[in-house]
Amino acid sequence: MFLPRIVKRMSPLLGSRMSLNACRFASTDLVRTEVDDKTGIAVVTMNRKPVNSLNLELLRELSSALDAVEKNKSRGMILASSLDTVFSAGLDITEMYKPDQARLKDFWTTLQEVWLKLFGSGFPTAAAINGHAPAGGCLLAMSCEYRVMRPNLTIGLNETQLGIVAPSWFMSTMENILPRREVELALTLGKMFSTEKAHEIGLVDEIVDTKEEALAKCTEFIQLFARVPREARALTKQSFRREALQKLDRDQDLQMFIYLVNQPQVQKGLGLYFESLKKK
Ligand SMILES: CCCCC/C=C\C/C=C\CC/C=C/CC(=O)SCCNC(=O)CCNC(=O)[C@H](O)C(C)(C)COP(=O)(O)OP(=O)(O)OC[C@H]1O[C@@H](n2cnc3c(N)ncnc32)[C@H](O)[C@@H]1OP(=O)(O)O
Repeated sequence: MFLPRIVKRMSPLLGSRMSLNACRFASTDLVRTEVDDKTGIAVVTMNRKPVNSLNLELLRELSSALDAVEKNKSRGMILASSLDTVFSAGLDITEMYKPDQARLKDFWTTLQEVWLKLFGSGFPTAAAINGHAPAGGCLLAMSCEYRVMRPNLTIGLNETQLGIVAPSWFMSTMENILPRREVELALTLGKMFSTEKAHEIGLVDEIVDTKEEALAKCTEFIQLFARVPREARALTKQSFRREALQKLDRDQDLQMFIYLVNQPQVQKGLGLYFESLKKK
């Protein structure tokens, strides 16, 4: 459950530029939200060790954080990770392997909700990709309008490599950034791009050395819109994204997901993959 702890104070504990400004904090264990009072930009930081795999609880808290950013009328939102080398490992395999059926339904519905809120948000969004971003992690980053990434990491939709299929709205999200042919190739290969390759093809907008620089670049991007009327910007962004958003038939997508995940060969594949991750 989202229980925001909101305090207003000067924070000598925070590093970099954030420390200069009064910040409001709305935090839970899994997601920390800090609004810089000077810029009005919210930094939403995922904090689920060891790899920010997206389980039901993390997704619920992300969903609540997005609601809070919307409600607070923040100038924009930066999505980041508290971990040193992982942005998000994507969906938590344990939610899909030998699942409790009621929870599985809740899990997928909440993922849809997070995507609808993030991809469809009116406020400007940017991802500070300070670690690897496979599959669902890549989806979150791609749902933002701008991506800044540290070097020597990986990002991509690797689902086919695991013997599963990325839902069509994952594909549409990548198609919002890259040419259709490039997307088809990336998805059929289950391609994980290096930071450098992702930058070359336009999946990532900038490469920087540190998380602090990534946050600063994301801030600069969001500040580009400072003088653009908020509503006009929001409606323009949402018009561009409407087709992808409307294409998601939530009920049908949920039924398909439940059916596919419960197939014995998919369960077997997920089990083997999970074991291979553990043995690594
Ligand atoms: C015809 C057939 C049709 C079939 C269609 C089927 C279904 C279609 C329906 C739905 C599609 C579902 C879409 C899914 C999208 C996804 O997001 S799936 C998840 C994909 N994610 C990955 O492949 C990433 C896997 N992880 C990694 O590559 C690495 O962990 C990392 C992120 C690069 C980090 O590496 P690092 O070395 O730092 O950490 P470790 O690998 O040592 O991991 C530490 C710890 O964390 C556990 N773990 C890692 N990833 C996950 C995860 N995604 N879920 C759960 N747990 C994870 C790992 O097992 C380690 O655990 P420990 O050994 O217990 O410490």
